[in-house]
Amino acid sequence: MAHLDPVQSPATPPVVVTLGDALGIGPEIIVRAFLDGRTGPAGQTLVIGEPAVLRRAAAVWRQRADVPELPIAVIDSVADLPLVPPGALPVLLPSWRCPELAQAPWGTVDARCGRLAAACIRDAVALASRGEVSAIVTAPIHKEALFAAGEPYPGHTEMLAAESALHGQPADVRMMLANEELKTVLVTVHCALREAIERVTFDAVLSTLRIAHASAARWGQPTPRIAVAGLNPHAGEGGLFGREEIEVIAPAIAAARAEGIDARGPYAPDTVFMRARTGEFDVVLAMYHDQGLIPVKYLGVEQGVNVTLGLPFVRTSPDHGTAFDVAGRGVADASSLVAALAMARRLAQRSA
Ligand SMILES: NC(=O)C1=CN([C@@H]2O[C@H](COP(=O)(O)OP(=O)(O)OC[C@H]3O[C@@H](n4cnc5c(N)ncnc54)[C@H](O)[C@@H]3O)[C@@H](O)[C@H]2O)C=CC1
Ligand SMILES: NCC(=O)COP(=O)(O)O
Repeated sequence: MAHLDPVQSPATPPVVVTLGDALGIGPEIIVRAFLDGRTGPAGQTLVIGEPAVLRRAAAVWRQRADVPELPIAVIDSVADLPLVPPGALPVLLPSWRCPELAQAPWGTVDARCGRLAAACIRDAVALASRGEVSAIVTAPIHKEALFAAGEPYPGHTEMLAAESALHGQPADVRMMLANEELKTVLVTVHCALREAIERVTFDAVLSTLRIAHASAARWGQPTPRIAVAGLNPHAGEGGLFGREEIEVIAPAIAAARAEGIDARGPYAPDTVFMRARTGEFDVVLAMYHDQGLIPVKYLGVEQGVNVTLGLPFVRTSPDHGTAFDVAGRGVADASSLVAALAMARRLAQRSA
């Protein structure tokens, strides 16, 4: 992914990676990225997580003859990062520990994983809010485990916004999925499809357009051409298949245009991504999760990066989930995590 190459200067604070679900592929892909030397400039990446869990993930890869040992260096603070020997994995201890998870069965929903993952995310936001790290890259969490731990958030996106507010920086956030060929920003994210339809309001579409427009300078497109997908088949077919395009989406586009935002549409959702992919638009605004994510993921889960727009700090993640079906087998692909790290550095550099 040429345009995602790391460009971080030595002066930029490091990037922190959160553990994710301890029984999913998160620890494995973190270890794999370090083993392969694909985490960016030396000494510029650390992990918040349970060392025992990361040691088990390292052992998974070691079972393959071609993989060397990865020493794990536990550090007390980000300031200790330069003390970590080259080739070691720097790990900051989380505010809640659970080494027992290193004995738990791979690929299972466990409330302790939810609690540990949440602690790592909270700790990372604290670091970012203090400016100790330049970006957060999150390994995937299992949303049922998060819920089982009593967390009220349906995903990182919502949790990061809430945690940012607790640090005095409230944020109106949106999810963007990006790969080499497509970028899509979602009006609604983690809710039932019925509810998503209710949440497609004039204000929601307009604020998403504003957030997408304002964020685009960070990825190098200060005046993005934003295509807005309709909600209904054929963007409503002139009202025959639904009136949201006429009554909600088109007025929001007009309001955005009056503010100088290059918003266009609404366009038929089934063809708008094809048009963006061939260069007609820079970003597609999608009305709901699967409308936006299917086209990006279909191009390859190894390429996509999830970016939270609207936060006061940079957050990226791989575009895939915990992949419980392959966790612990040493077959997980770390490419999307590597792309997320590179994207995080690039965005952090532009925000500095
Ligand atoms: N950023 C995050 O924390 C995300 C979390 N999730 C969560 O992950 C959990 C599982 O979600 P699923 O829908 O099953 O999606 P998934 O992405 O975990 O898995 C879908 C399929 O892709 C494969 N896959 C995914 N990533 C892979 C990789 N790096 N290497 C090799 N194969 C890979 C899996 O083996 C599986 O067959 C859910 O709780 C979901 O909410 C899903 C997406 C993002
Ligand atoms: N499908 C992407 C996804 O659900 C990731 O959500 P989040 O945890 O980044 O909010």
